[in-house]
Amino acid sequence: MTLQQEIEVALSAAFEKVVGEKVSTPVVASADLRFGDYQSNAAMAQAKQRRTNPRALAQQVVDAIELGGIATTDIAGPGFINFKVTPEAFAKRARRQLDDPRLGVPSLGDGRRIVVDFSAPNVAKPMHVGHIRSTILGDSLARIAEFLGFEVIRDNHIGDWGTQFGMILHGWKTRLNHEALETDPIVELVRVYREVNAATKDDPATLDVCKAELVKLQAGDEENLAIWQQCIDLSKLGLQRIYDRLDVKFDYWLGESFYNERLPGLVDEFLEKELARVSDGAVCIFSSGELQDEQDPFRIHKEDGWQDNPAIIRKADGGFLYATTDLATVEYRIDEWKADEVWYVVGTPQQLHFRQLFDACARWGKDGEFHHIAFGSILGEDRKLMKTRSGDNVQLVDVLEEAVDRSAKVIAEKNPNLTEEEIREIAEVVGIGAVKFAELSQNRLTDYVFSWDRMLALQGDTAPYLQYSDVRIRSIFRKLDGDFQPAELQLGEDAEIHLARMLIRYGEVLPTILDDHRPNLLANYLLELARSFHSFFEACPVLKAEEDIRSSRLTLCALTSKVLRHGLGLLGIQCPDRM
Ligand SMILES: NC(=[NH2+])NCCC[C@H](N)C(=O)O
Repeated sequence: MTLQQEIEVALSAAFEKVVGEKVSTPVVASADLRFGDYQSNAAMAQAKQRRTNPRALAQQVVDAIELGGIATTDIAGPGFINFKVTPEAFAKRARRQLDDPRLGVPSLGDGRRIVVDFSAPNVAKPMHVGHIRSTILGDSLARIAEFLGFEVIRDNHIGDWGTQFGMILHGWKTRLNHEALETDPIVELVRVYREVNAATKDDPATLDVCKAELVKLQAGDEENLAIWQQCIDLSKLGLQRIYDRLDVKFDYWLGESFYNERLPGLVDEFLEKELARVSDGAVCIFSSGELQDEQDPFRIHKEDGWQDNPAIIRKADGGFLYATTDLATVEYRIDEWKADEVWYVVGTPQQLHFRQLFDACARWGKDGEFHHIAFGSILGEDRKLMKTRSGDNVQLVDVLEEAVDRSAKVIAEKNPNLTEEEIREIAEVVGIGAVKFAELSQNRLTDYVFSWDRMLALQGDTAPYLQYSDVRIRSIFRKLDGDFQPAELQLGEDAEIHLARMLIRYGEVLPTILDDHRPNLLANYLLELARSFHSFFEACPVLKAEEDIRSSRLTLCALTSKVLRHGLGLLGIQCPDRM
């Protein structure tokens, strides 16, 4: 149990004694330490229901509560109950946390199975900033859910079966540079795609050729299928290189093409079950009629009022769509994988698609908890959508390269004694960490401004700041003569108590991330922890302290490093030994 839970249990028991029944008694960490470490407004809520005086009720509860010495109480304002945790209780818990492999974090998952659908770039199209966000957010959420005891399946639903293949096939046959393909397949495929795409704009005949190539592919033409397969294999290799560098893993890569065979039967099933009907030759899912227009994803407001906004699952020409594939994907995840939840980490522009998908799945009887974990855009420093100088979308590889180059410069300046190779190695961890943290410390729904200087700053809300904090702690241990033995904690100074308080909050903060899928709560917690550490380190000498105090402070240092590294690990960020 976390300290917060322990206090809640004691409070609940006290209320039961006083009011004679079990009632809800939420306890939260106080935002302002003048009101203690934890706080509850349960007395006010209960007094309102019972039409009694809230302060008097709070007093009765406080008289009855048995906290076993972990905290003292007082009553504030209209009837808040404040809890001030004793330094001894903090000390005991922080000491225990150091030896606990779970670092005081409860396990909540109970074997619940979650499919996390993230990254999902489109083959032969560049991986752009939207995919960066999805990759980094999805990876971190998967790590957090897994650590919290959920069974996580990471699935990369790549776009490997789209209309783009008409153009790629035509380009492959007419303008492929085989040497370039060997060196960097993704770049070459994207070049070919772009060129053909541009050519179709000026020349309708080229577009017709591309369409014909696509039709042949869909009809199972051997040559085209073989080229398509090569494109997929090459793209996967290229993508895998990026994922390795990012330390991102997938259990499956079931792309869109995996579901092709299922699509005709699925549309028939929807027609038979009257979940869809034919309209103008196309098969469409319409509103169930059960929702208010405002809430109904199958209704849309236009000038002349509310109109139908169906999801097409088979076009009049027989072609299937993104929505059809996603229905088949849900079926597979729920029926084959027995998933309890599916999380889609995909940008805000696809919101309507997912609302329609979830509503259709509910009517179809695919029972699961579905979440669209949406995110905003990344803006350049001019506050417009981030583009390269030539006006293209910025590619992930280029972002990583530049982050690492810039970090290398900073590290070389600070550490003139390191070799080129050592600098590269550290810069890789720092640069990539900086990019990830810049993403993860934001509220995912806001558009965030991408700023190199800000994300790489050693003093700021950045990964390098956190990594540097850890490096500083580890250098203390390097200066130590002899082994370090963890000791009982003696928390005398305010800065020590505050640091211990932050450390034990780890187990309380992590579970809250899943309430709304917000890794930024962890990022912000780690920043606060590092700041508490620096205040402690300024106020309290460690190596120069008297023996007992010295071991106690070293123990606090060791625990801080452990929690920092673990928390960064859940964000997918590593720590260098030096920097
Ligand atoms: N099941 C899904 N729809 N996952 C997301 C796929 C994202 C899509 N490939 C895109 O780049 O926009």
